[in-house]
Amino acid sequence: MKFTEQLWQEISPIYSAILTHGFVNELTLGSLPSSTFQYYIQQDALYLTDFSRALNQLAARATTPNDMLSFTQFAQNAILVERALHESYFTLYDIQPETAKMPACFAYINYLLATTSLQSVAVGAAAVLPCFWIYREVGNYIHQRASQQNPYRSWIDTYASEAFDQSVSQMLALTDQYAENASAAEREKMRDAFRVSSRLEWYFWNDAYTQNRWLV
Ligand SMILES: Cc1ncc(CO)c(N)n1
Ligand SMILES: Cc1ncsc1CCO
Repeated sequence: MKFTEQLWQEISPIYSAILTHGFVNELTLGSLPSSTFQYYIQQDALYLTDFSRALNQLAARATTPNDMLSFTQFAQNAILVERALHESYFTLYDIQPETAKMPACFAYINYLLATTSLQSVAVGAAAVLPCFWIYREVGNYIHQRASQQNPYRSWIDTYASEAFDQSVSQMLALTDQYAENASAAEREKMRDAFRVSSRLEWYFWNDAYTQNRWLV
């Protein structure tokens, strides 16, 4: 079994919890309140900017030109996706840009930046992998069920697209390659990082769904 297949098996309960979450369910039906989607998209604009930084960090630290190129391309795409998707929704719903990261976004971004800066590139790669992989799977899951009139159609189409799928496959191959060259202890850290980020993906949606704010 591929290393990444093992990773996916290990987050199976987390992935199930994501698929059955109210946010994903209502996004699929198109009934998600626009205020909920607004919170999500404001936080996601902040997320994607720093996610791009985390990918650039991996690009700077990667050892082969091929890997550097992959990571810089992902980093660039994250900014481009942020612009395309968010500018259209920001205009559509007259959303003001937010500057404050709410708890899940704050936790997730800081975790990604710390991990891609201070851990090995292999562990950093495992930490960013859920952002690719979970979004592709959730995107496809929703795409199969959502109607053409769904107001969140362009969000859905982005993550169910051929281009996104290619990036995800490339990132999966990279991760398997890092795992092959890693020690058993290093692979253990990779598994932990993948699980932590997967859990934070659930929290990111849950914060939007509950409009979570700092209590103090
Ligand atoms: C929180 C989050 N994770 C992953 C992605 C995929 O890019 C995203 N846009 N937002
Ligand atoms: C994972 C990811 N999310 C938005 S863009 C991007 C990189 C795709 O190349």
